[in-house]
Amino acid sequence: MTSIGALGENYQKFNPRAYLQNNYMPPRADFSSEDCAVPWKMRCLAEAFATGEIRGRTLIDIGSGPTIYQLLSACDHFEEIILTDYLEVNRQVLRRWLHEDPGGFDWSPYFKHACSLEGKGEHWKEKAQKLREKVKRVLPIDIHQAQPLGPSTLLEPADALVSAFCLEASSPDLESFQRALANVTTLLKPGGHFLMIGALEESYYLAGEAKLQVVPVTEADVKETLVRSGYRICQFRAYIMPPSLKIGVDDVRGIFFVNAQKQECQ
Ligand SMILES: Nc1ncnc2c1ncn2[C@@H]1O[C@@H](CSCCNC[C@@H]2Cc3ccc([N+](=O)[O-])cc3CN2)[C@@H](O)[C@H]1O
Repeated sequence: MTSIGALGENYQKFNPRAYLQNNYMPPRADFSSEDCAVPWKMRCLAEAFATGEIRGRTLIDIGSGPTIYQLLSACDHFEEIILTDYLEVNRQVLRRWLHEDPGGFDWSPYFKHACSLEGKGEHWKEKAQKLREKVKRVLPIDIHQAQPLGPSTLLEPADALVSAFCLEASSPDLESFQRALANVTTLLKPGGHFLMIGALEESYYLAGEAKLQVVPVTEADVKETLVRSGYRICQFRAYIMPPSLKIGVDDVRGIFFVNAQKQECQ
């Protein structure tokens, strides 16, 4: 039985470049096909933010990893975006993008796709510049701590949370997944929205030398965990991985997108 500590130790071998190659390049990131996994995730996010109901001063991205695609449609709706991850290697990758360091991952196809989805005629370089201006901090996080950002962060609860593939990939079992959700919920204002994307029924994934254990969660597990943590499920969407996208980097069966609102009185 893997413990939280053992899981964290295994993350020391996590290779961000391999992880990006596995999940954020074709075939999983093929923008010519709407049915592909990455365009589906981006469409879920773009449509949620297009309602105008999810907005405010601050948004925290829980477990950003080495990716920023999950924030592209958020940046028009918040003044300050805070990125977080457990690993310094991932925080470094994020900082390199923020500083426009050469040799980083090319997110331009993602920015172009987001601009096309949003249909505002925005140039992708404009959106990239806007996101860089909005991202104010890149912080360490541990979702298994009661205060995931640590006691010293003078951070008031955020107006919204986003998280992509973090909770299930950081929890050895369902109970720790549920506790982790309760922990991160302390970072969100009552009435705030949590947009979560995650893997359905995945038990492992590869990131270079690292083979990381994932707690397999079903749609029912995710919904029940959110409701027990005091959320109202506003929208739940599921994507079934087609055989063509089962490329040996994990055993994920599908992807979920959920828009959940933290209830005022708990
Ligand atoms: N204790 C912790 N607290 C916070 N974050 C933590 C903690 N431990 C690890 N982390 C942090 O969580 C990690 C997040 S990356 C998790 C990857 N999840 C699996 C992967 C994802 C994926 C992506 C795309 C597609 N697709 O088809 O498009 C499919 C799939 C399915 N497989 C990593 O950043 C680590 O650094």
